[in-house]
Amino acid sequence: MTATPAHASSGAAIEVQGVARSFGDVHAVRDASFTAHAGSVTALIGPNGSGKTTLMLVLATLLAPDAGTVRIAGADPVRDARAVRQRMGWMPDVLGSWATLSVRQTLEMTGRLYELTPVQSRERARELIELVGLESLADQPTRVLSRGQKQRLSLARALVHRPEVLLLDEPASGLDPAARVDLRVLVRRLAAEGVAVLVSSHVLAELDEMADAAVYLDQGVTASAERIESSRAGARQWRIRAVDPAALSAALASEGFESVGQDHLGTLVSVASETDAAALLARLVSAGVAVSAFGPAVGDLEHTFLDLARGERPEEAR
Ligand SMILES: Nc1ncnc2c1ncn2[C@@H]1O[C@H](COP(=O)(O)OP(=O)(O)OP(=O)(O)O)[C@@H](O)[C@H]1O
Repeated sequence: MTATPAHASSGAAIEVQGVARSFGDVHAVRDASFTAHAGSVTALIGPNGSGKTTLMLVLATLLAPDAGTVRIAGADPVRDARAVRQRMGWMPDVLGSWATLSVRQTLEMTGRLYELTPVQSRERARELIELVGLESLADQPTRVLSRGQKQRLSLARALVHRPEVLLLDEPASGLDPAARVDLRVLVRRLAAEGVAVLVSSHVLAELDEMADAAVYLDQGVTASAERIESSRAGARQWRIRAVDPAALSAALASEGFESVGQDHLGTLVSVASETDAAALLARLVSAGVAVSAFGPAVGDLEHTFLDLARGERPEEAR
């Protein structure tokens, strides 16, 4: 099957400028600005309670912002919710489903709600059931689905009308490792076909493998490009493993590197840049250390996220 969106386009597919949304005294989103592009996967990253779901709900036309502007594929979710819903697919963090309908009926019904004909709805449901691997459960009522199976149905439902913008809130939660790989492959394929995907997850390593760009949200505020760049560029920990750990420690000491930690996977050292890391590896190998693993201790997104979070704290707490 094809997942090609009905309105594939290039350029900014999601534009968010100065968005705020409060619930009484709780300022869930205070000042969010970012752009996400067609054909790319953008990660939405932030600690618990930072406003990710609230922001997604605003983009999905389900919450009106108190301030700021949003455009989804050029349309305004406040003034023209219908146009946005025609072009945007939304996978919520928890699927609300019709418990007595089967998987197939759920997708057919969704197709009808998106104004597909009965024949189109049936055909689309069949394609999507295959796409997300729910064939064996297609005629079971949705109440029997496990959490991970519900996630697959939720994703299928978001794709019924071939949206050009896809909002995924914690799509991998509840998925087993094989299903996570399938999700990643599918998301990349949709992006390759021109869809703009915005995806939130707590599993940053997973986003690292999926996302082309990232938006960091903390206490309802998106981090500026300058702050992200300076966090990305900061020194980071690299993990080194050697056949003989004592020889590695001695070589590091003679290089003037102090180990900043040790875990079950190896020795951690702080290295200023990728170039310095490459030079260190070359020197260790030429000093005769049998290095069996060498790489950043955490992925790019996690490093930046942790550095930004540290930057928020008062000096004495760092
Ligand atoms: N309907 C609501 N009424 C009152 N407060 C709310 C409501 N929805 C969200 N909040 C509050 O707004 C803040 C942001 O919540 P939100 O769910 O957007 O965060 P999140 O980043 O998605 O969190 P998580 O990572 O835990 O899912 C939290 O303090 C939350 O308690």
